Amino acid sequence: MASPSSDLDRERRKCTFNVAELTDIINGGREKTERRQYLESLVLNEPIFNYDDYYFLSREEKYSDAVKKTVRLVQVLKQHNIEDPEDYQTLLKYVLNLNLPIALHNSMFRPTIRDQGTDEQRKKWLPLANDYKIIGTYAQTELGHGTFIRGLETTSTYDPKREEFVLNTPTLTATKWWPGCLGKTSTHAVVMAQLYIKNQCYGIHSFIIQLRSLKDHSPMPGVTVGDIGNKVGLETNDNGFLAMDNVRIPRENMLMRHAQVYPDGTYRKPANSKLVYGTMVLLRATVVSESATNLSKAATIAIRYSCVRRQTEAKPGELEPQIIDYVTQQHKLVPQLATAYAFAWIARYMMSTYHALHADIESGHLGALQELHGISSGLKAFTAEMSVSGIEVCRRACGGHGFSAASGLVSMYKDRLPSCTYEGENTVLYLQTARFLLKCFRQPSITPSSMSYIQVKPLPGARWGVKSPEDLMKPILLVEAFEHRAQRTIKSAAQFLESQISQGLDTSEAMNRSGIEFVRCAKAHCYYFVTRNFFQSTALLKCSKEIKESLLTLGVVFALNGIADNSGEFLEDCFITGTQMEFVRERILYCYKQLRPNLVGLVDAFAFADQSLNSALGAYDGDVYNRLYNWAKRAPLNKTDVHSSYHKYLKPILKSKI
Ligand SMILES: CCCCCCCCCCCCCCCCCC(=O)SCCNC(=O)CCNC(=O)[C@H](O)C(C)(C)COP(=O)(O)OP(=O)(O)OC[C@H]1O[C@@H](n2cnc3c(N)ncnc32)[C@H](O)[C@@H]1OP(=O)(O)O
Ligand SMILES: Cc1cc2nc3c(=O)[nH]c(=O)nc-3n(C[C@H](O)[C@H](O)[C@H](O)COP(=O)(O)OP(=O)(O)OC[C@H]3O[C@@H](n4cnc5c(N)ncnc54)[C@H](O)[C@@H]3O)c2cc1C
Repeated sequence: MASPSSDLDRERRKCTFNVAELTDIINGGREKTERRQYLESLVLNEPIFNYDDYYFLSREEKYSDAVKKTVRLVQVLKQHNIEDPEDYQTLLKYVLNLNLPIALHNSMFRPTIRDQGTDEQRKKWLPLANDYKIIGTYAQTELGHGTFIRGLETTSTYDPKREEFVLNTPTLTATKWWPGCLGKTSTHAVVMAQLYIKNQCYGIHSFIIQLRSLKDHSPMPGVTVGDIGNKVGLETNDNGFLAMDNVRIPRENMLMRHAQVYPDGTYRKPANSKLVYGTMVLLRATVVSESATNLSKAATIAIRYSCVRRQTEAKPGELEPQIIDYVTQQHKLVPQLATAYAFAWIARYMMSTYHALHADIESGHLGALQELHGISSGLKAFTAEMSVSGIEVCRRACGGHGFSAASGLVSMYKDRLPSCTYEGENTVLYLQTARFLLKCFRQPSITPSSMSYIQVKPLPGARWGVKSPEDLMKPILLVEAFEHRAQRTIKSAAQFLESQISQGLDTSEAMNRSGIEFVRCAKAHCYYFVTRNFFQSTALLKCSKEIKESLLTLGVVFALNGIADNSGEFLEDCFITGTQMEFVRERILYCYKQLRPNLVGLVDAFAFADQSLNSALGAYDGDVYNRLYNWAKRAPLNKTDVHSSYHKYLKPILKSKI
């Protein structure tokens, strides 16, 4: 058998480009790579951040271990004056291989105070939060409602005599359920509740509540709080429940940047009622980036392993091939790698668009709200869905060892799965994007320039300009195919809705009946958007010819697999012919061959530290079998040669007379 390490060495020698150059591109420049390396150096050398035996821990131990790591992380951040949220996110992405029990503090609690608090409220709460003197969460979802925010039942009733709000959980279904870091960790929460003043309901607003004593962490009077129990993945996180019984907070604890309640109970409504949903939009944009990172990790593990794993001699006595050389294996993994790159590029687009539109919103241009919501909802759903299914493809591609926790892929899959549900269930978010697409379709004046393609009506009888398999290497033709599909499905969703209305259905029923068409057009739009962005961004890169070639070929793989996997949608209006579909399949194979020498280079370029992959299959040196064996030997069941259950149960049976 060939040595696994020499297999990877040989792969690395075959690579046609400079891996470090591509790493800089992925990180966003040389300076960012250096910053990332600096941050990694602060954490990777600390024994406390060792994850070697992590997969053997019980849920409780995992939570406790995560709290220990969190506290050390906070100390490291303070010690080195690291305050930039981008640095924190870099650490989360590349070094800390777990969902921290302060995830919600940094991703939602602080941003909500920043975006929804007045200057005074920011001045009061942010220093405490930034310094981790308090730890917060975002408590919105209830037992009875998650999607339908307007249907939340928690009440916050203003008492003008005492200038206080009184928070209540009036029914069982009003119990807050799911908020991360609520069960055991947080001292405070932003609670979303229906605001009542003098018996009138003014809808959902956000309030800061103290959950636990800062002296001994016990629940505050009127607060019932705990962990919701085991779930799929995210074992380090204490998703929790919360019920409130006449919990009083000062008037100043309502976040009042957009809506205000004055001491006498006078209410001033926000300029737009959706401003209160702002933190969710930020998190949806972040999920795009999380989806990219995790799929990159999964592809790294599965591709390295597939270069090390050998199986089935083709001819007697010959060296068994590396499994990566089976085209069926390439057909599983190369599309995941291509998707990981496409998502890394769209994640950068999403974050910069978020910051630009958020700045517009801050300066009063509220039209940007719906654009940001329209873009981020669909991209969150699209990237979460494809990333989760891609991780599972990578896991299965590792055969039996993909089932071992030591692969790192099992926990990754379980931890990513909820990203299709949290921060807006995916179908619900696709429907939101579809609403925006249809609005743009009907009203050119509100269509952002990034979506102006919607205004071009697809010509009936339009045909794809591809004449040969070689034409499929032309980004313009690939983007054209996705653009056509998106235009056609948006138009057809609009027509479907109109046909329902003309049959006499009221708007909400007509919208419901059009739901499947809506989701279809939202997905088609997202595929188009990601493909176009990938080719546009890659074309602008200043890099070696070899890197550009590899990236463009990955883009072609992403696009062609999108066409092949959704062939019905391209064939049904005869935009693509059966012959062109054959070209597509032929070119996919051609691209796999082109990319084959560079597959390890393309995953090495993500530059994940072994610790962050925490995978016996995907470590840089490829020493798979030693790692698996040594890991299994450390399993708790192997602590003794004879397990206690032998003495308790087996022995009596084995020793009994027949
Ligand atoms: C320091 C930083 C460090 C960062 C580190 C980052 C580290 C990451 C770590 C990650 C850890 C993550 C842990 C997971 C956290 C999960 C947290 C949650 O799930 S939290 C819980 C998450 N929960 C969810 O996500 C719940 C999902 N549900 C919802 O969002 C809403 O209820 C809804 C959108 C479905 C409907 O809303 P509804 O009020 O009923 O609205 P209508 O239907 O009546 O439509 C009226 C009009 O409004 C429009 N519009 C709507 N929204 C927006 C918006 N945001 N804007 C603009 N417009 C909006 C809508 O399109 C429509 O327009 P039109 O067509 O009329 O023109
Ligand atoms: C791991 C995890 C962490 C979470 N963290 C937090 C947190 O920190 N804070 C917080 O407040 N919440 C949190 N949540 C809650 C999460 O945001 C909600 O679960 C999510 O928004 C989905 O809402 P739901 O559970 O009510 O699903 P439901 O809305 O009940 O969805 C069930 C099904 O109904 C469908 N459906 C619902 N409404 C519609 C509609 N209008 N049209 C068509 N189909 C529809 C959905 O597509 C889905 O198939 C978390 C959830 C999870 C799993």
